[in-house]
Amino acid sequence: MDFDPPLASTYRSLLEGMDSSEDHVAEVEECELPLIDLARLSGGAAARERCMREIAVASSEWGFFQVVNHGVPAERFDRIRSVQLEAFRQPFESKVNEGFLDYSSESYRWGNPSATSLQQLSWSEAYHISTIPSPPPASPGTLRCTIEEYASSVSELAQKLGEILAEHLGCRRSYFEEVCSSSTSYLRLNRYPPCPAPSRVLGMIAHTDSAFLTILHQDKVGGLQLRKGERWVAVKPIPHSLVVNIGDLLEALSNVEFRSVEHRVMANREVERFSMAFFLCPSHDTVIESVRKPSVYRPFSFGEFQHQVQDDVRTEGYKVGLSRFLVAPRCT
Ligand SMILES: O=C(O)CCC(=O)C(=O)O
Ligand SMILES: [Fe+2]
Repeated sequence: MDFDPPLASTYRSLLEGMDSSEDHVAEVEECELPLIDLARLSGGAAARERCMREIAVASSEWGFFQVVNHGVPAERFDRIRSVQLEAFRQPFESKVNEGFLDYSSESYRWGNPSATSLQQLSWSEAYHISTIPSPPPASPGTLRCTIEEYASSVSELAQKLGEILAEHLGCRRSYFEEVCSSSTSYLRLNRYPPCPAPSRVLGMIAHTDSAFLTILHQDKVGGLQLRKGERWVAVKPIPHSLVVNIGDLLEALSNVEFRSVEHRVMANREVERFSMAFFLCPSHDTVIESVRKPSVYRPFSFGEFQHQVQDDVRTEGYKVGLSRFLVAPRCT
């Protein structure tokens, strides 16, 4: 199709060079990710307390949970889904050269330009866009307006969860509101085209998210897996739910009470898959410092963290992440 990125031809030599001993995808069992009903947050004190406790426990035991009754209106998902279709059905050449709407062409990504092995290749394409409402205000009903409306309702949800987690950690409840704004967070529209070698290539390679937290909407195809101890477990899509996961910044802020857990996406031979991730991020100069002592990670600014990630991806071929910021062992 003229809208598909040329993954097969670009990575032909890697695909042809593979042998079956490289198969990485064994059967993985589906897990019962904690499913949290957020309607209880507006109920009585006891129900609210219980709900908040479940959120904190899931953030520390799983680093992942799903939410229902999250307040994002159902029709927003349908509308953003059609925007997503429209964005990815542009001819590949326009996606690369012009981007989508007035988001820069930089916002479009596909494959992995520095992949030297199949383990570093993600069989997917994405628009990584800033959620800042750009002047002039988007007119109602336009694609841009749909994106901004979606981002604003998911951002509201992220802030609500942020307040609960901040309170649990003993931070100011308004911490996330103070350091994150609509211009510092991101929305990532993902598309996973059908893949000829789904047992050897991942839709998205294993990674943790460089954010405080991520709110993910996935379609019904499935394929998301997360690390639980030594195993990978598959997350079954639940209609109308959203997946929430803790990112690196919250792991550092909480001194590893909350965990930024590795996750990945399986490729699929027959069908394409779509997902949408909202990343709650602070401004570049925000310093992330653990609320508890002794800290596992040294303080770092978000800008510094992002630079380190970009450097590592360029030079090592992958994101090293938080382990770059471990407090150096003391010499006695
Ligand atoms: O597509 C998915 O289910 C996960 C996407 C993801 O992990 C990401 O965009 O960071
Ligand atoms: Fe992710």
